[in-house]
Amino acid sequence: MSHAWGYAASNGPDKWADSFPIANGPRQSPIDIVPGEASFDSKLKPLVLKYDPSTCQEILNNGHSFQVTFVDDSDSSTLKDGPISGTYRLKQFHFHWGASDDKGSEHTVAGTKYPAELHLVHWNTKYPSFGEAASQPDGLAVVGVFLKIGAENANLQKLIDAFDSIKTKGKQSSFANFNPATLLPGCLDYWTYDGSLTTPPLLESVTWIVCKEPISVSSAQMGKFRSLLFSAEGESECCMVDNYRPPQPLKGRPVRASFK
Ligand SMILES: NS(=O)(=O)c1ccc2c(c1)[C@H]1CCC[C@H]1[C@@H](c1ccc(O)cc1Cl)N2
Ligand SMILES: [Zn+2]
Repeated sequence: MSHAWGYAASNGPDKWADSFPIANGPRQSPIDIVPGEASFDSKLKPLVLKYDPSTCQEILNNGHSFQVTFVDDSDSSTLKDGPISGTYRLKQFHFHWGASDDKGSEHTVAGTKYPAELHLVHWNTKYPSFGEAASQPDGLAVVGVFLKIGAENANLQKLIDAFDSIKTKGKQSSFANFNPATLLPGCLDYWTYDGSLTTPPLLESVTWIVCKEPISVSSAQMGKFRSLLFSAEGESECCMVDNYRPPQPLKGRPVRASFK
C-alpha cells in the first residue's frame, strides 16, 4: 500500500494485507462472538479495573479515531485478574463507529452490529513499555464495551464537549481528571479470546475482553462522533465514520465466557 492505511475503498481493511500480511494471520481481530458457542470457564476471575482520573492526560484526533491518553509511568490506572495474569497499565482509550446507527462496532454478537465500540487499551508491565509489549503475544489487554442507542450518556458527553478542539487529524488538547470507569457497564460479565490489534500494525498481541452489557449513547451523540474528520486542517473534509474492521475468521480459537 503506497499510501497510509485508512478505511476508504482504496486503503481500507480489504487492502491492509498488502502492507501488513499478518492481516491474514491465525489470531486476527475483531470476531463475531456467538454466545451459544462460547464456553463458560469457572476459572475466569472478575475483572479488577482501578483507574485514577489524575492520570488522564489529553484527547487527540489521530486520524483514525479519537483517543484519550493516560500517563502510564506508574501502576495508578490498571487492569488485573479477569483472564490475565499480572498487572496491565491503561495507555489510552478510543472508539470505532459507523456512518449510521445500524453499524460501527468491530466485534459483533451473533451477527449483530452495535453503533459503536469503546476500546480501553492496557499493556503488560512485565515489559518495559507499551511499544515493547505491543509486539508480545501476552503484551496487551483491550477491554471492549459496546455502545447501544438509548438515553444520552452524560459521561460520553464530557468527551463530546472536547470535540471542537480536535476536529481534524493531528489536533490534540489537554484533557484532565476524566475517570474512564464511568464508561464501564454496571455488569462486567465478559467474553475473552486471543486476538490482535484491529488496525495496522495488526499485531497479534491482544487478550480481548469484551463486555456483554453495552452502555448507552443517544443518536444525537452519535451524530457528534460523526462530526470529527479523518482529514487534517486545510485538506478536503472527510468525515470520520465507518472506522471499524469487520469480523475476521476465528480459525479454531476458543471464546470463553465469564458467565453462564
Ligand atoms: N483497535 S485496537 O484496540 O486493537 C488498537 C489498540 C492500540 C493501538 C492500535 C489499535 C493501533 C491504532 C493506531 C496505532 C496502533 C497502536 C500503536 C500505537 C502506538 C505505537 O507506538 C504502537 C502501536 Cl502498535 N495502538
Ligand atoms: Zn480499537
